[in-house]
Amino acid sequence: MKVKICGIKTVAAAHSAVQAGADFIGFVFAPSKRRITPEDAALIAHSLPSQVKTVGVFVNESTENILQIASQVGLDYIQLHGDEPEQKAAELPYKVIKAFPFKEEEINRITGYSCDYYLIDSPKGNNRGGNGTTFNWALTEKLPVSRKKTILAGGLTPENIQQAIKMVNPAAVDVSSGVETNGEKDPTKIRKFIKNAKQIRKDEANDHIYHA
Ligand SMILES: O=C(O)c1ccccc1N[C@@H]1O[C@H](COP(=O)(O)O)[C@@H](O)[C@H]1O
Repeated sequence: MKVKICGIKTVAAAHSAVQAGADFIGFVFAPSKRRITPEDAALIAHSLPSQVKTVGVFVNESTENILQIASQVGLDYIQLHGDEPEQKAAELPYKVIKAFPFKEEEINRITGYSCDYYLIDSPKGNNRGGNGTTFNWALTEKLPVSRKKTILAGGLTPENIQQAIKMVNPAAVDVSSGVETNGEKDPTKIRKFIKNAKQIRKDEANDHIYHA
């Protein structure tokens, strides 16, 4: 199970995540209390081992700005967390994670997107992401894409992550709010989250779902 720790703003938080076994480090370049400047993100990115992949989170940003920031920071992945159309995801010369708020009635539209990962987030909350809210994981049985390309997000915590993985069986999980205390990344919660996520065996996860 791969783990993405999102909303990283400091070298210390990034290194806590890496030491605990994080596979992806996420930087938010959209309006958010977790927003980071490209300059600070570049400093952190350059201090990471190469096997840890960096992800830039954008919401309805222009392609020009995305490309400028991606190059400045040296991003590995672009996460599109807004209403970006299919063409935008397809034209970026980077690996792309496209986020979708999980709405049962709209879920088939995600098959129109060509991307490296489909990130399924909660539709609940006041912001475009990072709301710390969950949704009904059982409904993901109807997801029309391979679990091998699915990232689960939305209100995940060290306490609920094992149940979430068992029900959804994604390739990776993504967390921001659930590993924070008083608005700052908490090394103890990060360690617990990653340990719990990586502990689940493949055969414990729901295998009555689409793996193709
Ligand atoms: O983390 C943010 O502040 C954020 C802002 C704008 C878009 C996406 C954001 N984060 C992503 O939101 C989900 C869920 O986060 P949470 O664990 O529920 O807090 C996750 O994919 C983050 O990458």
